[in-house]
Amino acid sequence: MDTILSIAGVSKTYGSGTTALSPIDLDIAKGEIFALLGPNGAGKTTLISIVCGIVTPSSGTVTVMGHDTIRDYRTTRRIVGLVPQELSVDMFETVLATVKFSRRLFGKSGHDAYVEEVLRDLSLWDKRNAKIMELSGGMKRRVLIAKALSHEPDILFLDEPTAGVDVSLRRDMWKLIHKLRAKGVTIILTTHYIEEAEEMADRVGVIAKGKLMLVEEKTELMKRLGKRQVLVSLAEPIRDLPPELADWDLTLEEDGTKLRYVFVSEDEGIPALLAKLGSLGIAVTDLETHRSSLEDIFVDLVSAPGELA
Ligand SMILES: Nc1ncnc2c1ncn2[C@@H]1O[C@H](COP(=O)(O)OP(=O)(O)OP(=O)(O)O)[C@@H](O)[C@H]1O
Repeated sequence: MDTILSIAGVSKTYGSGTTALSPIDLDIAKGEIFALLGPNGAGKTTLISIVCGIVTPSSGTVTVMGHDTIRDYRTTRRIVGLVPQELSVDMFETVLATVKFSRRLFGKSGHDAYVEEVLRDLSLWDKRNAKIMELSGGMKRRVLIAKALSHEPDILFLDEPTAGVDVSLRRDMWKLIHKLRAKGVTIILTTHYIEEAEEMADRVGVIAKGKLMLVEEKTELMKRLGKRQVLVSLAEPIRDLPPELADWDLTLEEDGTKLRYVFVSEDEGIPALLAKLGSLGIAVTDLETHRSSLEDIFVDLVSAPGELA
């Protein structure tokens, strides 16, 4: 793995005594999209803030492209772009001036073509001369993204990028994230929307109560923990499961009118099951399939942490 960001033994206990993070180790590969999932208060923002140098860790080190985020703060801060959860812009400024100002803060000047491209990608170009206060909530959020991208960062952190935005902006955001990745930008996003992680992430990390409970390739995670189910409707109810069906993980439901078959994704037991039912003279009227989503997996993980080991 070509590591761009390395988090080693990072923990955080705030002055109030709240332990927001237990020691966390995590390496992020260059060019990947990593989704950090976790319920409210899990420690996501704290972790991102530590990486961006906004919060000081109680222990551990963070290196960005080999630079320590505390020792080489200026260098590492230039490599990362952060889209915060909350609005932090001058309401009386115009969109264009705000984004150009952010760019200059990082010592970058000129290159108006880049700023124009960013604003166009975010459908903000037509609003470039509007004051921030005149924009809708969704537009303001786009300005935050434009600001974070203004200095051409290699790593972009998006803290809840689509919380409270409408479906069309969410889709636009996803498109933009894919485009940035195609340009080689590494993206780390926190989200409550599992759909978002499912749609975009290469890898998923689940954090709860300050502990990183799991980090895995999304497809592997879904393969490993995802289950499929088939609900077989029977023409006539049956009282008991015939012993011939012992090879399948079946339960009889709804007064014997339905059979539920739970299996892992790779399993190919359905045709054989249907053939067996046919040979036993059990007629089938309908089949309903269900594949567990990342959301099902996430809920299982967060509600039963003891089973993660
Ligand atoms: N500045 C602070 N001082 C004291 N405690 C804090 C501070 N910031 C966060 N915390 C606490 O640290 C814990 C983790 O908070 P954090 O904001 O990192 O979680 P989160 O996963 O980002 O939550 P959310 O999804 O609600 O944004 C919480 O218990 C929170 O109350």
